[in-house]
Amino acid sequence: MAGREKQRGLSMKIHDWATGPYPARVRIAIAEKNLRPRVTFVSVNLWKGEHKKPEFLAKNYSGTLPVLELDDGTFIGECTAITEYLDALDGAPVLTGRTPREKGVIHMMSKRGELELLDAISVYFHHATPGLGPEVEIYQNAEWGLRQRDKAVRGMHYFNGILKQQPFVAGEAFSMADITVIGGLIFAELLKLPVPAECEALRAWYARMQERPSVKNRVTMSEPAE
Ligand SMILES: N[C@@H](CCC(=O)N[C@@H](CS(=O)(=O)O)C(=O)NCC(=O)O)C(=O)O
Repeated sequence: MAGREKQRGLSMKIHDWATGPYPARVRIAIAEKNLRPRVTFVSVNLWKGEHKKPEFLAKNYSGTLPVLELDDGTFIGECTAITEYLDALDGAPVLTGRTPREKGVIHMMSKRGELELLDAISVYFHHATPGLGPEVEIYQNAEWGLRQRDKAVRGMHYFNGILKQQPFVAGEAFSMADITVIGGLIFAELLKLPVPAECEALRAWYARMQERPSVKNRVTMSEPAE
């Protein structure tokens, strides 16, 4: 099986919502690894709560997008896990590290990108804004959402400090950790949550990231979801 999996021909399905911030993480990884020809995207309408219906929950207990479906029926949720799978399929560029040290640092910085930025913005979206609407947001706590928004802004300052010292989030090379922080800033942009003006290194890094074809050419709000 292992050999077959590495074949370039193996097809994959990604269940997602084309313009979502978390789906963007996997779509950017797919583009970086030149795996687009092997992927079919299946749209799941978050705004209609399709991701909370039993038939989707059978694919992903957590009821979130994206989910990778392999041709043997395996479902893999969680952007980090999906990216690690995609990265293991093929060669360059390596997104999750070549050495034990690189793998550890990249995983840490990607997880920090979730904890301190992306996930915090997501909680703000779901709790302190109308989010996906009353059919989906069955419980909201605005104070908790606003606290997480403030946490995310602190996270922006943290990553600004990191990017004053090094060109990429996990060190000297582009990695999954950059993709996670890009996802956070995509979510911030969607919510009109600005990156503080004093976070010049973060802003400069983001401008550089947006020049990467995988980021520049991604599906955005201005285009119909696939
Ligand atoms: N921990 C998950 C979180 C994924 C996630 O929250 N995805 C969003 C998709 S999007 O908002 O970025 O498009 C979602 O399903 N949100 C729906 C919900 O939380 O009800 C991951 O990393 O994959």
